[in-house]
Amino acid sequence: MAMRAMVGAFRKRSFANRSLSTRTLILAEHEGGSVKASSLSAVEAAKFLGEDNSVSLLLAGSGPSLEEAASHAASCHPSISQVLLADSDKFTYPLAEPWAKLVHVVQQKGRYSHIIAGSGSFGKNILPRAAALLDVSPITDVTEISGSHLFVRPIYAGNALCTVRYTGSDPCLLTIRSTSFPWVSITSRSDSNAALIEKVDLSTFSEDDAIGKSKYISLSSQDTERPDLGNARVVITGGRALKSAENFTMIEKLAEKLGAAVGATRAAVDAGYVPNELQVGQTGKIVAPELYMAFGVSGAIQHLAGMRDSKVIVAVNKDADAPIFQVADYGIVGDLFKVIPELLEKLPDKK
Ligand SMILES: Cc1cc2nc3c(=O)[nH]c(=O)nc-3n(C[C@H](O)[C@H](O)[C@H](O)COP(=O)(O)OP(=O)(O)OC[C@H]3O[C@@H](n4cnc5c(N)ncnc54)[C@H](O)[C@@H]3O)c2cc1C
Repeated sequence: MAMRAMVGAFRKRSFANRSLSTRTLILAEHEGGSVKASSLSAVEAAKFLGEDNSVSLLLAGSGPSLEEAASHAASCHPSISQVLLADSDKFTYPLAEPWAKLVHVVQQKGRYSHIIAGSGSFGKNILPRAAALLDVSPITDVTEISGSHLFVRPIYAGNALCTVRYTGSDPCLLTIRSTSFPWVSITSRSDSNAALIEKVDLSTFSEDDAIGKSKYISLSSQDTERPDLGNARVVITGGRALKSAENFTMIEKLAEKLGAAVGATRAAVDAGYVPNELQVGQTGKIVAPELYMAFGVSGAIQHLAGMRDSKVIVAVNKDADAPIFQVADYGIVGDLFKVIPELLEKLPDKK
């Protein structure tokens, strides 16, 4: 009995140490000539895979904005050793099917031990397809990396944390929650110290590989100067209690004064007060700002799943028993239609 236990323990230890040297590929998203912060969070996450870890960043697209994003990638983060550039009009739009095939092509040559993407819609769209092509099982929504093959991820809408040991073959595919691996912009690397930029050989990538079931129609995005909801330091959220899109502008005015991003509950989105991209929660965006203010939000578990990691939570609700008060650091039991105008009056305008 004792002997068996010892063998088990020995096996466990040797398994945990099985990959001291790792090679990581980051699937990166870019916009306006810069790599997105969520992709740089994936680079941050890669640091936890092991001390001897080389990081390559894969960028795809076409035209001058790709070139600009490549130079940004090469100089913005000290951990990136190589930037791989897939330059083709097949990647002008980040469609999942050609991207997944690209990952397959790059993996054939690079033999990476890990492939990581942020767990936004870009990563969630591509990674499962790439995993199917590579015949491995992806691990999604990772919030902690305890070793090269040991990860923590939330389950039951964030009410429990599950530790997962990856026992499959390489590569190990992960999506990471960028709020758990924040990237803080640092001084750029000098030109002489920049990462190498290498073009991906797409000769084996056929026309058929670029064709999938999805096709690009158009892009509509909010033309706003407000910070991005996923990375904002302050988020002001409104719930169903706002009652109309017109009333919801109170939340927007408050956000403007505080230089904050606007969030909403699913009930507010479903009622048509604000667009879907502002939804915070299990089926919306995951946020972890320094300050989260919730107005007329009941605090359903699906909503808490998207904001409970916020540093300071302030809730305003007229029901003293609303579940949001269980996670709030500061609470006001009151009518938001009185509290918000008062806040708007007392807060100075943003300069
Ligand atoms: C599979 C699934 C996924 C989901 N995903 C999400 C998700 O990602 N995000 C999400 O938010 N929800 C999600 N939901 C929905 C979730 O369960 C709740 O229905 C939703 O969060 C409730 O939104 P709410 O708090 O705005 O509305 P309500 O639950 O109706 O709460 C309104 C609150 O406003 C208070 N109130 C009313 N009037 C005032 C006033 N004048 N002043 C102050 N307070 C007032 C009330 O006391 C109440 O607490 C999901 C549900 C399911 C089943």
